[in-house]
Amino acid sequence: MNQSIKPGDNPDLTEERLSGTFDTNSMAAVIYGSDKLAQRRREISEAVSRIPELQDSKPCPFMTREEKILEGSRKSAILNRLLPGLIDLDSFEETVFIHQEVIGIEGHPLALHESLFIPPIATQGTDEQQKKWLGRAQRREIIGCYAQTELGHGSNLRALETTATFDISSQEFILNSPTITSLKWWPGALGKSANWSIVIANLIVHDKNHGPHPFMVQLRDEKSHEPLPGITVGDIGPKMAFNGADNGFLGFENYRIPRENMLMRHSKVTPDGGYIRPPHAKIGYSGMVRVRSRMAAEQGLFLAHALTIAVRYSAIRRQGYLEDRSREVKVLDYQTQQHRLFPSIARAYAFIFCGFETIRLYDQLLIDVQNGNTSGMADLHALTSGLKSVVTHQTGEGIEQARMACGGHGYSMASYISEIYGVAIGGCTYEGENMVMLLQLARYLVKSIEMIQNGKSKNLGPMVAYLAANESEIDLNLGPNEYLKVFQYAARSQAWRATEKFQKLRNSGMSKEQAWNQASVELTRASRLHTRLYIMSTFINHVGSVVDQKIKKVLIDLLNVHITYEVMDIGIYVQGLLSSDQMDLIRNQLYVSLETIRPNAVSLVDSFQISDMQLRSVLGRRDGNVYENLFKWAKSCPLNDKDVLESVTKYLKPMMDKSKL
Ligand SMILES: CCCCCCCCCCCCCCCCCCCCCCCC(=O)SCCNC(=O)CCNC(=O)[C@H](O)C(C)(C)COP(=O)(O)OP(=O)(O)OC[C@H]1O[C@@H](n2cnc3c(N)ncnc32)[C@H](O)[C@@H]1OP(=O)(O)O
Ligand SMILES: Cc1cc2nc3c(=O)[nH]c(=O)nc-3n(C[C@H](O)[C@H](O)[C@H](O)COP(=O)(O)OP(=O)(O)OC[C@H]3O[C@@H](n4cnc5c(N)ncnc54)[C@H](O)[C@@H]3O)c2cc1C
Repeated sequence: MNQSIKPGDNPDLTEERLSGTFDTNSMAAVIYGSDKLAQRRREISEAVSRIPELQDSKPCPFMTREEKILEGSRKSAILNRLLPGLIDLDSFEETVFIHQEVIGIEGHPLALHESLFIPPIATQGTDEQQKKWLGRAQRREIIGCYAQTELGHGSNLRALETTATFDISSQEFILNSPTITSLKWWPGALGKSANWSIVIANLIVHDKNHGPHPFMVQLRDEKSHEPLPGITVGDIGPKMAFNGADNGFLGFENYRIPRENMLMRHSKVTPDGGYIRPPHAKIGYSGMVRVRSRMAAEQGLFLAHALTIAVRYSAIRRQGYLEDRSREVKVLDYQTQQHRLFPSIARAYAFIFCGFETIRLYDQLLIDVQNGNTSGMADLHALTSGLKSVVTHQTGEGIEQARMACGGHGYSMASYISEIYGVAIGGCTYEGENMVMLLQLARYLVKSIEMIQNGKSKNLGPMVAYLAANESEIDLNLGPNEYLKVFQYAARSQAWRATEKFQKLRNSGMSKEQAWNQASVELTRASRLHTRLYIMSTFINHVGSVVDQKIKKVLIDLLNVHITYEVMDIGIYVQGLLSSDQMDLIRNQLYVSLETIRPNAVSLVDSFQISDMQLRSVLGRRDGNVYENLFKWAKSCPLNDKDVLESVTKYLKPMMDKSKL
């Protein structure tokens, strides 16, 4: 049964919930990977709803940027006091969840503290360094950020300019920002809130540059919060979204930190100026891989937010007629609306399932690396590079379709979808710009094909083994695995096409870099198809592992939406494989699958169990009582505090009066 049904709800939504064929709590357990986590999310939402001081002081769209930062800080401080009684402090998921519930998605001063500041200390700091800083950070006696990107360089880490030069005589590193372009730029919470930072700077010992390394750097006085001498720091100004966060700039002028402040679990500088290399050249990049490994789940949830709003609203919005001319139809009954929304529901589920998988893979890799085995780093880097790129892009597309699916009210901030969109598409840029990351995956694909060409197919990892297969005929009546083969065909032929283009250009005498650049559009296409194949196969495997038969049935229906939509979407890449009759068959299967999933649409989004507080959307309210609340929302807009504004008395009225003369 749908657990969201309550008396007083909009009857159209109740009707939808009654038509659902499965238990939404059971589905939530599948979405969040365990009944325990799903249950904890509900309990935390419930507990938070009973604490008046944690409620929004007014709707976020009515707040200025300063008010958003103040509100985020106010709630962070209260949460820090209340957290021990509300969540399991050792659970990262519960910590992230409660902050999002209470503060929302627009950012807050501690957003990066948990995800980018603490993890590098925990994974790249020595035991002594962890002893010194980890407890303080976890107790929030200090607030941290992650300062890597510079005004002039973000994607190309090799060109970072900030230097940390070792001074043997004082046993200190001297930090400098030698140029305007070397100013750190963008780090979240740096602008006004953080007093410490992980700073990525080029390590220079005996005039030799060893490249970017992480340093633990105090930025502000712990008593006065004033910037320390030698530090220039401030906020970079308003952004497209995330305006509850104070992204900042940072410059150093001969700023000294002790030798012990370089994070030295992997690379080391000895007191006499010796440099000990890390076990893998890119181990310092592992904090980024950690964040990327979580992005599929995070983005899937952003998409889930937008879809919860759009699907619920589509069930109460009546517009136009089908057969019955006596009553307007729910817009959710239009095939175009279903085609706009249901494939995105399937993607949101798929992204979350993939996200759980990559979080698990990262956790395993972390254990391996701590035990000295770095062999899995390249695979996970390639996978998460592609996944963050495809998922962020498709999430952005899905959210924007959800907004348009809500018509005019979708454009109002009362829907909150535009804010979700702005926040989510930040992910196309942060943690590695999408094209740049697709090209990282492409390197891996090209290398894999070169292995096949050199007769070493046996050495291919399981994720790229399909590149060596030779599929030329498909029987489409067999279900998901046949669709997977279609996708493998598309991904494989594009990967070979792109690689051969690159090789041809190389053989024509072009430099490696130029040849790569001229093949790069084809290469990024190969990366996208490879990643979409991974998403599809993870979805199929996940559904296969579900035990509850009612849940499995509806997930198979959703999977059918996914596989037919995805194959139609890449039609151009499978022209050599599928006849036009087969394409027509798939198209029809897609339309049938939209109808099949229709009675469960509301229950599928209810199963994300995103509370009204977290959703912050008038359109997406659980009870579906949208119109009266839209009117209330509009009346509470600060512009309506007075009937006659100064803009009228000062300018418009005199203008109109003058025109009358
Ligand atoms: C269970 C939980 C579920 C629920 C989850 C929680 C849900 C809760 C709801 C969601 C609410 C949460 C709200 C979240 C809100 C989000 C907050 C916002 C956060 C914003 C954070 C932003 C932070 C940042 O952006 S930090 C800065 C990031 N910067 C970058 O990413 C820079 C990108 N550039 C690079 O990484 C490098 O420069 C790179 C990789 C492009 C190139 O590097 P380099 O030049 O050194 O290498 P190459 O020459 O290209 O390659 C050489 C070789 O190395 C290999 N390689 C590169 N990187 C790695 C690596 N990391 N690991 C392994 N190997 C690597 C590369 O492949 C090459 O190999 P070859 O074999 O030679 O090909
Ligand atoms: C909301 C938000 C939060 C952020 N938070 C942080 C933070 O906490 N800490 C931090 O350090 N940074 C942070 N960043 C910075 C972020 O990591 C960088 O902006 C990102 O890595 C992209 O780098 P860039 O800005 O240099 O883009 P650029 O590299 O300048 O990209 C511009 C264009 O050039 C293209 N391009 C660049 N290189 C190549 C290439 N090799 N091949 C092909 N095309 C290329 C890109 O595809 C893009 O189209 C944040 C950014 C945002 C938007």
